[in-house]
Amino acid sequence: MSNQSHSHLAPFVMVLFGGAGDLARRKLLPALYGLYRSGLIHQDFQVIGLGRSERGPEEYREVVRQAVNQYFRVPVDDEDGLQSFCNKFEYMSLDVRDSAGYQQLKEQVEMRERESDIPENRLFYLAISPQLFGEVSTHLRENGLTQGSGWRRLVIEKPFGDDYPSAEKLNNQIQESFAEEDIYRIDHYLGKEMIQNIQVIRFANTLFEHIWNNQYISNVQITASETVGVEDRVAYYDHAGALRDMVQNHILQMVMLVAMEPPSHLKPEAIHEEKVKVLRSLRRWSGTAVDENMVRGQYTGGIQDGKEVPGYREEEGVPTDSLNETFVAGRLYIDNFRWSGVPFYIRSGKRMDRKTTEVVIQFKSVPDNLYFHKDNNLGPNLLVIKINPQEGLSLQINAKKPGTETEVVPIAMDFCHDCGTETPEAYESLLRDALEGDRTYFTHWEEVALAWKFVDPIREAWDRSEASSLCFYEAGSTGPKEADGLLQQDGTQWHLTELRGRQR
Ligand SMILES: NC(=O)C1=CN([C@@H]2O[C@H](COP(=O)(O)OP(=O)(O)OC[C@H]3O[C@@H](n4cnc5c(N)ncnc54)[C@H](OP(=O)(O)O)[C@@H]3O)[C@@H](O)[C@H]2O)C=CC1
Ligand SMILES: O=C1O[C@H](COP(=O)(O)O)[C@@H](O)[C@H](O)[C@H]1O
Repeated sequence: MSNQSHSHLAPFVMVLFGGAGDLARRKLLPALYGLYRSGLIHQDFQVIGLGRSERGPEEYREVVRQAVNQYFRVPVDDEDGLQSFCNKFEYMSLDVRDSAGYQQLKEQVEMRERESDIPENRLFYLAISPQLFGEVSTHLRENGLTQGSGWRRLVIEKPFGDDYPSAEKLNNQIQESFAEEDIYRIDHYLGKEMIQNIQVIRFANTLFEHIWNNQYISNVQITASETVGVEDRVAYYDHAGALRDMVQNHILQMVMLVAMEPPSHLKPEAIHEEKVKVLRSLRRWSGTAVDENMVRGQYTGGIQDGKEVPGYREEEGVPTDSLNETFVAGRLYIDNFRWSGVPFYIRSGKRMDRKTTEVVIQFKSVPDNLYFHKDNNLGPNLLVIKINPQEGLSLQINAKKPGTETEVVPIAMDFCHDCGTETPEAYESLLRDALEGDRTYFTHWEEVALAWKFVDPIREAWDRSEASSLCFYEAGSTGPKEADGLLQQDGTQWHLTELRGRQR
């Protein structure tokens, strides 16, 4: 959550499109409950859940109750509180493609506002298929739901488009109904505590910011690895692949936060301006440069957590000749004064050996005249920003081995960010920001557009080269060896932190 005051929290009506869908049940309803429970949102609010299925209000409240009981981050022990929360929910059956139905939705919203004395503050949350985003925003406007005296905000899930042209088309359509400042494009990584902490670590410490450049940093490594496979999302994933699913959004967001210049203040526009400059300086790969700097992989069968798991092509619904990538690694360059010559290595994959999201800053080594000798095992200084599943920082430095005269070994100084605290989930933080009208941790159109412009030529090169550039890796491994090769070419390696927590 950003550091704005909460005085502008106001009563609201939330219209939750896809109100009983997977995302709503697993993430959004528990997140809203968390905010309600801790008094972080105005307690006068109403929610209208939408879907095509017929459901009575009590039936829907039961969906809400079960979702909270099953997915809230800690066991729910306040039955009365949960009941009061559930009582705020209504359900409406509506096919969102049917414009006529929106008049009824408008009446429902206005009735809730009248009965509960809520000013016309409306949050429209689109937890539905991306194909419907544009159409829904148009229907909301055409039926007068976007007009009125209070605020109107549209929260949109990912993916935002399929490539730059489709994203631009969608953006134009949405902007006919909502101003840019009322559009909240979700990238749930931006709601993660340690992602939000990157800018604090950098800009609130003399220690790091002065050496945060190509004079002192040798390379940056960003990893987002998962142990899960494609699960039940084949229809989406077999087309999207890891490049669109993870790199276009989450990974590039991390690159921006690590590489951006200090903003002039902490308002969303200032931060956004600095983030966008990073993407403008990001060298674009196309043609043969894609082969030289990017690796795509697909998992084959293997052993995970002691169990045999199928390869991607054996997963239900996946074509047996699919060329879709479940892994991406890349070497990126940001061609500006601060980062010239510093590779940013990125990688993300499914069915890897561990669930981890982390950023490793590898500093340049000291001159080798003093401590580099055969008894020593000097490592580079590393700053590891642990994002998930652990949250914290680890700083690797070299120190004298106890009890020896001159032997030097690397040691780690660890800070655990989430130990002993109840860290809110990313969606809790983002939902609250949307209700407060704070867009700091939402993606602006320009970021989305430039990210697609980086990704599209890579996608095109891979589509042209068909099978030849696809590498394979065993499920449960660290990815294809070609991804290690990228770093070996530069005389370095991925820094593996200790094996830990399994997925979700
Ligand atoms: N699930 C996840 O973990 C994540 C999801 N997302 C994004 O969130 C969005 C929702 O995903 P998810 O919850 O998984 O999808 P689901 O299919 O589980 O849920 C979508 C819901 O939308 C409703 N719906 C579908 N078509 C219509 C329609 N024409 N009119 C009205 N309601 C409709 C369905 O209800 P009914 O059948 O009753 O109509 C369904 O409950 C997508 O954009 C996805 O990309 C993003 C990140 C993670
Ligand atoms: O957006 C997505 O993210 C998840 C990984 O999120 P995390 O918070 O668990 O790291 C990924 O599984 C999914 O494919 C992708 O759409």
